[in-house]
Parts: sequence; structure tokens; C-alpha cells
Amino acid sequence: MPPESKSVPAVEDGIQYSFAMEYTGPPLHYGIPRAVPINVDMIPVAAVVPQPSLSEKHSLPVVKPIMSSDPMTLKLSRELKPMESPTSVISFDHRAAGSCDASKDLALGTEITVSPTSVIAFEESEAENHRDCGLSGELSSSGPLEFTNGCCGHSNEFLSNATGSSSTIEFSDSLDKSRESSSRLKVSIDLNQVPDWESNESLLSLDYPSSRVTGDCNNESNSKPAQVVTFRDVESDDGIVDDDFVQNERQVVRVRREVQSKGKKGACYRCLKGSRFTDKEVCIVCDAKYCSNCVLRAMGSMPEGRKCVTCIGFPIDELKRRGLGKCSRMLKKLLNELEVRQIMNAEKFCEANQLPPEYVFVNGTPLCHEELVILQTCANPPKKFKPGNYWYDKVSGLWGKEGQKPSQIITPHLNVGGPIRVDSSNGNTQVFINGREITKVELRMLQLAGVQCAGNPHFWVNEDGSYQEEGQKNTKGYIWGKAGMKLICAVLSLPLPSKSSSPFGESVSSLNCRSVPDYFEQRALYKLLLVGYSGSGTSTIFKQAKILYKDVPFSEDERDNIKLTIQSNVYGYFGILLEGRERFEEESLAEMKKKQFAHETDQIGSADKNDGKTVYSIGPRLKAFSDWLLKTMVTGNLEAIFPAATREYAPLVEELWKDPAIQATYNRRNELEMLPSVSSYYLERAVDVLRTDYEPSDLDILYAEGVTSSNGLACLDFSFPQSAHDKNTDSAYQNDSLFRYQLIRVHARGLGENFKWLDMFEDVGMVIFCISLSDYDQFSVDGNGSLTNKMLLGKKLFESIVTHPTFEQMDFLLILNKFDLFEEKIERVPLSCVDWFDDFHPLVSRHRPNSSSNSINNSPSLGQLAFYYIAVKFKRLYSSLTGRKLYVSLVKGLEPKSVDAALKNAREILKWDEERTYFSHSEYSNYSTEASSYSP
Ligand SMILES: Nc1nc2c(ncn2[C@@H]2O[C@H](COP(=O)(O)OP(=O)(O)OP(=O)(O)O)[C@@H](O)[C@H]2O)c(=O)[nH]1
Ligand SMILES: [Mg+2]
Repeated sequence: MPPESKSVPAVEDGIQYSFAMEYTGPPLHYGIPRAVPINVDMIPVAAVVPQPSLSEKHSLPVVKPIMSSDPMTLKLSRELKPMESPTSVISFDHRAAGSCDASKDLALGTEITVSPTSVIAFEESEAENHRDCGLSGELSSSGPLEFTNGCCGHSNEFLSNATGSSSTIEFSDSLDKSRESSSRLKVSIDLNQVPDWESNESLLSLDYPSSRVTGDCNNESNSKPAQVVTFRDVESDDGIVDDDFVQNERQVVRVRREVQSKGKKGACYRCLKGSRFTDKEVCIVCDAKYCSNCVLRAMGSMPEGRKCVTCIGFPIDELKRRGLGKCSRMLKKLLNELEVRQIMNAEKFCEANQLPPEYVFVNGTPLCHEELVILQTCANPPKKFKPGNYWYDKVSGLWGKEGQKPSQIITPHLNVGGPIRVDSSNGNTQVFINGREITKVELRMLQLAGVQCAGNPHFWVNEDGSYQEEGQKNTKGYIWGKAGMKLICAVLSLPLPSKSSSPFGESVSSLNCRSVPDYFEQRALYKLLLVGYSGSGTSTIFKQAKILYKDVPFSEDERDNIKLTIQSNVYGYFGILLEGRERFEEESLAEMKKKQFAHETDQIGSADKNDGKTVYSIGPRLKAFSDWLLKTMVTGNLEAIFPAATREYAPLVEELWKDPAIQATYNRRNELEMLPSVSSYYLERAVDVLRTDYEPSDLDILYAEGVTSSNGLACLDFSFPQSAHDKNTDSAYQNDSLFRYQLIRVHARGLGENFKWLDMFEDVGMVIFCISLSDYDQFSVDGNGSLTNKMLLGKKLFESIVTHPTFEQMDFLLILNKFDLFEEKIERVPLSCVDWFDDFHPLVSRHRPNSSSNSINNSPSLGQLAFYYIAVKFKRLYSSLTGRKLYVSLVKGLEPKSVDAALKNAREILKWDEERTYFSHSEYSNYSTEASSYSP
């Protein structure tokens, strides 16, 4: 109620009064809904821009479009209908002709002058005898209006397009073809957002760099990107320019609403208390931040998600689109699970928060609502859809961001957007697909697919990948058909046609309150690059991931190939054993001869004769086999004569393995450097493994060497299966089966000289670097041919990769692998045999557990102490090289649980990273990034 002392102003329509009375009844046992006080200062109104000050301030909205002396004229080339809804009037300031009536229609041929002031103002032209110059909501019928610039003769298009409550005006220089970037300015105005819109004093102010417009008209090259259109709040006096958005989405101009806090930086916008370190929730429209005490008051029941009450109905800040529906810890603490779910659903699916169609350009044309729906509801819709400029090749379905390579193959033949332009993807290869000049990386892909690209060909590529040269009838082949294309495309980050038309499950659409299904649930793809020094265990971890996360880890074909690989490996192990046998036999014979000689000299005349046999000698049949095998191995033909050899020699294998000479050799396997430790696993099963009907088990495959592809590059797409734990708790991974991960394993050799192929992996989300802990007492030949400790070789590779420019700012997870071997070895071989580890002096309790009983009294085993020590060594090294934090996981590559834990660790780091990005946009800097498990 107004205070008594003041005189009550004349009652205006629409003013409402509330009465409050103190409650005197019994205490209540339930919560009372709170009336949300409205902060009048925060109600947004379009700012009144004082004209004289505009030219003085750089940051103020300036449109100095043409030449100061010569006004630009807008000519209407089609008749506008009278407006229907009085609320949807866009009335511009009519300073020159104050008598303008915005409620009537514009006559055909009306010219409107854009005055060279800082505010776009449509003024009556002296030349034309027209009735009015109001622009009405009826502009929705979208006809081009001629926009003639009298000063330099350029004809510009003034397009208008309105859907629902929002109206779009687009301004583009259609003649100026010499310029690379089009000089389009798109202004999107949601008429509902501007309460004072109809007032003649309220002006739409455009933050549009004067230089840009002037430059365009005069063909100057100043091409600063267009900036955002801003509706100001009463108090805010400078424009908000979102650099990131402007850089990426140069031609899209967003309406963004922002409030300024009255308190100190980082304080809650409502109570003005707290600092940037207190937890806060952010409004997805205006970026206002509220502490946990104020958030529910400021945001009320959140019918559209996390918006201040005053922001309800406003479109969201597009930068926050990725975070829609992702609940914060604060809300989870304040509200119950059901409420959180409802609010998050509303945030994602409510009408007001959907992508406005006019923010999306396809082949240079803004979409209308129907086109957006077509795109989003087609069988294979674009992923990560957000405002921006896209190109779309309707014939093949190739889809990408304007100026970039294709990112996806969507459903072809959709009637959306304009015709594709030849320079859509900014290619410079002189090779064309469906009228678009392709990018370098696509050309590389075509070459790898065996497509002849000499002579600047123009290809016609269909949705199924069949291609022909333009003007010819016969199909030359299928681009995606060749074996290995999946891998090539994964590595080059190029899309493949999707197999299933609807890749996302039904479950999501049941949450959907709109008829448009699924498209909000876009499954993000996180790429993980797995790399390490030779023998560190990368292929074991890769195979383990396949077994863990794939329902069918290996196809029939793969299993057949793996079988041959394993069998040929086993022949190889036999070869090494037979070679060792020969060596031991010779040594033995020499020893015997030496002994015999000593014996003979001692006992001259003794009749004792050596028959030339030792414990390592074999019979003639096995000797013949041995000679053949060794010869074949030396000539490198083992795989070529395979599998015929299996059939011919399989019966001999049993005899060979049981032969005492081979068993004696096998007992001395530690002396056979070439024999890998994993060989025992197969040799002991050799008879079974070399049968023709052998079928490798998953464990056989896991242990097998050489199974991951020959060039060391392998790629696995997977999702983490949802665990019961995830389902039952409010774990962040409740919807994790919606996320896809791609594990790319590359052999260090496959990275090329000076790691020249590393930049192929620039778009990975994280690098997982693998070190074998048990390498510390092993040696290998380095690049210069000298024998070097393998741990140090691994360290050197690590240094090269973490400092590679491709991985600047990249997260690294270090896997310290083969902990089982390490724990056992460290009891025998001191860690200090590597110089780098010479300061390892563990304090070990007398009751220290050994590797086999490592938790008797909770004190760590020597292996665990050494692991922590090595992890810290790598962390310090990493921090000194990059200034960042290294995550470390302890792994036993042959144990599925251990690999699962490490990859889930990687997932967690990716999530932190994502949240960090999201929170940093919201000035949250107190987010902890402490690694959890194993991280010392
Ligand atoms: N005991 C044990 N052996 C392992 C472990 N991880 C891998 N291995 C074995 O170590 C050997 C080398 O592992 P790989 O996975 O082939 O190593 P890589 O990184 O692929 O190295 P390249 O084969 O040289 O490309 C294989 O015989 C594996 O079975 C582990 O955690 N414990
Ligand atoms: Mg390997």
C-alpha cells in the first residue's frame, strides 16, 4: 500500500496492490510459499540512448552507415500489410517526421532513410509522398526490401523475416562480391523482450562498428566483426560484447540481456555478500549470480530452469546452451531429487529456451521455424546444433560449419537453407564434390580411399558414398566402402555415413515435453589418445577396453585374423626356443669338450668317449623341423607360408614341446632375451593353440602380441555401461551411456619423424600416456643406436609429447602400467638402478607387507611406495614443462577392473574440464580439480 502521508497518484490501469497481515494462528508444520520480491531496478528496459553522447564514446552503439552528408535510403519493393498485433510494432524513431503513425502499412516504393546518426533511425524521406513508415510484425512474410545506398550506388538487401514474436532484419551488401566476408548484419528482435518498445523514446541501439558499414560502402578493408545487439538495462551504460561468440559466429548477432551487479565483483547479485569463491548459481539469461541463500528467492520455482524471476520468458545466453539441464551441486543441495529433475527438464525442453531458428544459417540463408524442425527431427540430425552458419550438401548429406571441413553426414535431400556455395568449406584443393571445393583433409581422405584426384576433378557424390565424375554416368566406386575407411575418417576427424537412422534411444524422448524428439540429447564424443613407448602396454589397454565396453569385442573376421596372428606368434616363440636350444647345445658341447679334454689329460688312456649328445640335443625329425622353422623365420616368410604350416607341422608340435631338450631350454627362458614373458602363456597351451580348430578366448586375445593394427593405429568407439551404482546414486554419470568416447591408440613409431603426424590428433580431449613401471631395469636401443634404459626412453617420449604444440593446454593422464610385474621386481632389483630414481629412499616398516599380502597392517608395500615416488617424479617433470597438473593412474593392464578404473578416471577429468569451462564462463574459479583415485 502506498504510505498514508503521500498522496495516491491517479489510479492507472493495471496497477495492483497487495495487502499483508501478520499471521497469528498456531505454528505451521509445513513451509509457506514465499512471495518473491521483485527488484524493480533489475527489470530490463530498452535504454534511452542520449544522442549527443554517442559519437563521443567508442563503446556506444554506433551506426554511421553511409556518409555523413549523404543519407542512405531504404526503398520498399513490396507492399506491407497493415499490422495485426499492436504489440508487435517495431517503431523506429522518427525524428525528421514526428507525425509518423506506426500503425498503418507502408506503401510500395516507400523510401526510408537511415540517418547517419549513431542510432538506426528510419526517417521519412522528403522525396516520397508516403503515408507512414512503421514496420510491422507482418514483416514475417519476408520479402526483400530494396535498400539503395545513394552515396556509392551499392544496392543492398534489406531482408526481413519474422516468426512468432520475434522479428529479424537482415542487412547485406549484395553487390560487394570482392569481399571475402559478407557484410551481413542480422538483428534479431524479440518483441516481447522490450517492454518499452512502443514508446517513441525507446530506441533500438545497435552495437555495430561504424567502420564496418562505412568500409563496406566505400570498399575499405576494415572488416571488424559485427558485434552484438544489446538491450540495455537502465543502469548499464556500456555494450556487452561477447568476443568468443563474435569470433565464432561472426555474422549472427544475438540479443543478450545482462544485468550488472551493484555489489563488489564476485558478490551475490541479490544480497551483495560473498566473494567470487562462494558457490553461486548463475542465471542462464543474464548471467546474474546468486548465493545459496538467495538463489531460490531470486529464481522462484524456475519454470524455465535457472533464470531470475525477471528473466523468465527471455531467451537464454547462447553460450550457456551446452550447460542446459546440467544441474549444479548447489541446486542438488537445496532441492530434492524430483524438483531438480523437473527444473532441469524444464530448462532443456521449455519453449523459451529452444534454439531460435533465425540464429541458424544454412548455406547463407537463415532458417525459418519449419526448416529448423525438419533439420532437428530428420532421421540423422546435425549434432551439437547451436546458432551459427552451416553448409549443407543436400545430395550427399555432408554438413559442416561455414568455412570448415564437414563435421557430419546428416539426412540428405532436406529442403532447408539455400543452395550450396563453392567456397562453403573454404577449400583450396581444386577438387570439387557436388559443387563445393573440398578441404585438404578431405582430399587426403579421398586419396586414402583410392579415389583418383588428379586433374581438378568435379565429383558427384551420393548419400551412399557412390561417386562419379560430373557429366559421366558410370559410378566409379564407393568412397566409404574401402576397408579401413572407418579408421582413416576417425583419425582425420571426418564423418562417415551413420548406419542407423535414429541413433538415440527412445528413453530420452519420453522426457520431452515438446513433440520434437531427441535432438537435445546430443551425444558428445570425447576422444582419448592412448600413446606410450614400445611395450608399455598400450595395445593391451586398448584390447582390454574393447573387451570391457563392447558387447561383441571382436567380430568373426577379427577373431579369424587374431587366430592366425596368435598361431604365427607361437611358431615364432618356438623359433626363439629352438634358436636358444642350438646355442645351449653348442655351449654344452664346448663345455663337455673342455671337460673331456681335462679328463683325458688327467686320465690318459681312459676309454670314456663323448657321443656328441647333450641334454639340449634333439632327434633328426625334430632337427629337420627346427632347421626349416629357423630358415623361414630368418627369411621373414613365416606369415607367408601360414596357415599351410599349421596343418603340416601341427602333429610335430606336441612332440617338440614335450621333448626334454625343449623343456630344458624353456627352463632357461630368462636367458632368452627375445622371448617375451607372455610367450609362457601360449607355449604352455601350444598344442591346443596350434590346432586348426582353435578358437581364441578373450584372454588369449588380450595376451596376444601384434593384434592391434600393423601400423600401430587403432580406434575404438564406446560408451561406459551404466553401473548399478550410477543408477542408484545421484552420480554425475547417470546419463553417461549417452556420451560416446573414442579411444585412439597410436604406436610411437606411427607418429613419424619429429612427431609430424601428431597434429592429426589436435581435436582429442585428452592424452593418456602409458609407461611400463617394470621397464626400470630394462634396456633398449635408442635413436642413436646406443643402449639406453627403457624407463628413460619412455620419459623422453613423454617430454616430447607433452611439450608438442598440438597439445598445448591438453589434459594428460599418465598410466603407470604393469604394476603386477613391478611389485614383484622391486623386491629383487633396486629402483635406484635408474639415475633418475637415485633419491628413492623409502622408509619401510619392519612389518612391511610384500606384494602378495599388501594390506596386512595398512602400511604400503615397497611397490606402492615406489609407485608414489615415480608418480611424483612425473608430476614434477610435467609441471616444470607445462606449468600444469598431471593426473596419474596405477594400472595392471591384464586386469580388467584396473583398466576400467583408469579409463573412468579419464572420463572424470574430461568432465571436470567441461565443467571448468562452463564455470569459468560464469566466473566460478573455486572449482576443485583434485584428482581422486591413485593420484598422489
Ligand atoms: N604382467 C603384465 N604384462 C603386461 C601388462 N600390460 C601389458 N603387458 C604385456 O606387455 C607386453 C607388451 O604390451 P603391449 O600392450 O603389446 O605394449 P604396446 O604398448 O602395445 O607396445 P608394442 O607392442 O611395442 O606396440 C605384452 O606382452 C602384454 O601382454 C601388465 O599390466 N602386466
Ligand atoms: Mg603391442
